[in-house]
Amino acid sequence: MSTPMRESRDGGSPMKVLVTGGTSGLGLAMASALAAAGATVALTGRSGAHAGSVAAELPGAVGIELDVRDEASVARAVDEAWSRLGGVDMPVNNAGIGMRTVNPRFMTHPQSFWDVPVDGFRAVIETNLTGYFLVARAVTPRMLAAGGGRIVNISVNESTMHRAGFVPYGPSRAGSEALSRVMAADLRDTSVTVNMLLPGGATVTGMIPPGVAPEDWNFLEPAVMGPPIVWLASDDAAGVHDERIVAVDFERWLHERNAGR
Ligand SMILES: NC(=O)c1ccc[n+]([C@@H]2O[C@H](COP(=O)([O-])OP(=O)(O)OC[C@H]3O[C@@H](n4cnc5c(N)ncnc54)[C@H](O)[C@@H]3O)[C@@H](O)[C@H]2O)c1
Ligand SMILES: O=C(O)[C@H](O)[C@@H](O)[C@H](O)[C@H](O)CO
Repeated sequence: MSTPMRESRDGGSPMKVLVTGGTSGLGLAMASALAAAGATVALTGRSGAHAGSVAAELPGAVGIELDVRDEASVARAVDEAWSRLGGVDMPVNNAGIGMRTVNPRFMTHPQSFWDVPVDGFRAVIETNLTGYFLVARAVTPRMLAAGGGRIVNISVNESTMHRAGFVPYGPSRAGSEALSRVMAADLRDTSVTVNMLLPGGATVTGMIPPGVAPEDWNFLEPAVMGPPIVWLASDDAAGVHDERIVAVDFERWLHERNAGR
């Protein structure tokens, strides 16, 4: 990207970013793009050792153990991020579990909501909605005290496009979008911004069952998340608040936004 990576408030050090679920898929693609653009990245995973080995491949990155369902784990991880990075300017809520959790054949054999196992429903809500809340709840007071920050919540098409067979994934991400909007309202006129970013289509990651490629699913590569997440960390995005940015339409979105300013 042409826009320079925003500098942290401590006088010239790189932007400090924490990406949950950063060891694979969209999280790893964003962590890689941010590290390549000069950010200091903490990528987290449920296994600290695995997160450390993935981080070792990225310039300046560190790996941290974090289970987003567990409040104590979130608190430990946030403490560790603050001590190892010297703070966090941009937490990226990305960790999640998808439809495979309740229906491994969801792309070809949609399951009606009454057949969804209750424990699977609870697991998806706990990870995808409660997890975003726990991380944001832990980092926001620290970012406010430090003078600012930018929360990014990763979202999905199914949060607004209510397809058959997408319980509980669609409702979990509709919930995390509503959470983003309310967080943005709570944080309006503060130094912390909240935005959503989504790829704009099914993306080839662990969420997609192997060997599935129906013609009506236009698969994207995780790399589509690189330009918009790097832009969200740049000076140009400092005042951007309460936006829902779709990665495949990002260039057009940016053009229209700049034209409207
Ligand atoms: N793949 C898609 O089609 C697609 C499309 C739009 C949005 N998304 C969103 O992208 C995000 C990342 O998903 P992905 O597609 O990269 O899949 P993925 O399975 O590759 O990545 C999800 C990551 O979250 C981690 N995770 C799961 N449960 C966790 C927990 N309790 N604590 C901490 N980490 C946990 C996993 O270990 C994994 O690294 C999700 O929020 C998903 O809703 C995915
Ligand atoms: O349009 C979208 O955003 C995608 O369809 C995703 O939501 C995937 O289908 C999901 O990750 C599978 O669990």
